[in-house]
Amino acid sequence: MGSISEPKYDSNHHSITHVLFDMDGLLLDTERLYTDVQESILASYGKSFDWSLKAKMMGKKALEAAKIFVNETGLDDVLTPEEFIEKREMMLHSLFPESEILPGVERLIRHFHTHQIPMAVATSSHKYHYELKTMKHKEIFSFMHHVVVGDDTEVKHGKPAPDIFLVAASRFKVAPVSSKNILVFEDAPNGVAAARTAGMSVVMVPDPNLDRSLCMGADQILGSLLDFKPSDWGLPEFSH
Ligand SMILES: O=P(O)(O)OC[C@@H](O)CO
Ligand SMILES: [Mg+2]
Repeated sequence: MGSISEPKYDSNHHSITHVLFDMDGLLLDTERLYTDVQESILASYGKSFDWSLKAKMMGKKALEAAKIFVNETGLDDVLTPEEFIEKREMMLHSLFPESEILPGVERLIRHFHTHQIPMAVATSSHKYHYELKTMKHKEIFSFMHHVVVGDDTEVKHGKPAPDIFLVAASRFKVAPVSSKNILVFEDAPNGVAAARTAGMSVVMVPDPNLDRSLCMGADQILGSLLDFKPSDWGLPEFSH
């Protein structure tokens, strides 16, 4: 799929010096795992899962997403958010270590690393899940200056609050001059809102099932990270 939207970057735009990556659904193909498992939990109650519910849950911390799940599906009288998380956990635990990296991720991370552009991860995933999901991808994640996880004590409010991106920005050894110098990569509407509230620019790579009206907050929308053109953002172009 080609580039879907033109970036809002122009010569007056602040130069990008630092990059923050979301993880689930952006670097790793893990949102698919959440979707499959949640679909199967709902099926066991004779209900079906849809993408408007998925869009509300994506990018949120586990308990917040679980509350949305039981309320919106009307299961709140038979399933508590904590019970839902426990059921989901039993199914996800064996799937996470097999998480795959998404197209374009490796090329992009190696490119930024080569050009010494500091990168970090800001994921709503808890530390324990981060470790499981990245087991097969240690080298790629080692290029990150740091990783901020959803259960980090400094992250008071989950996405769409800006906390996680502001905390991630504050932990670079050489700090960005301003949030405006940071480019965020996200797949979820909640994550895009968080980054925009933090004053950062956002490239969104949404799942094709996501309603396009929920993607309007992003500065640029791509079909995949393979479509990312660093020069759109004043960054060095790929060498091949
Ligand atoms: O912030 P990310 O990495 O997308 O994590 C969200 C995930 O825990 C569920 O949607
Ligand atoms: Mg995500």
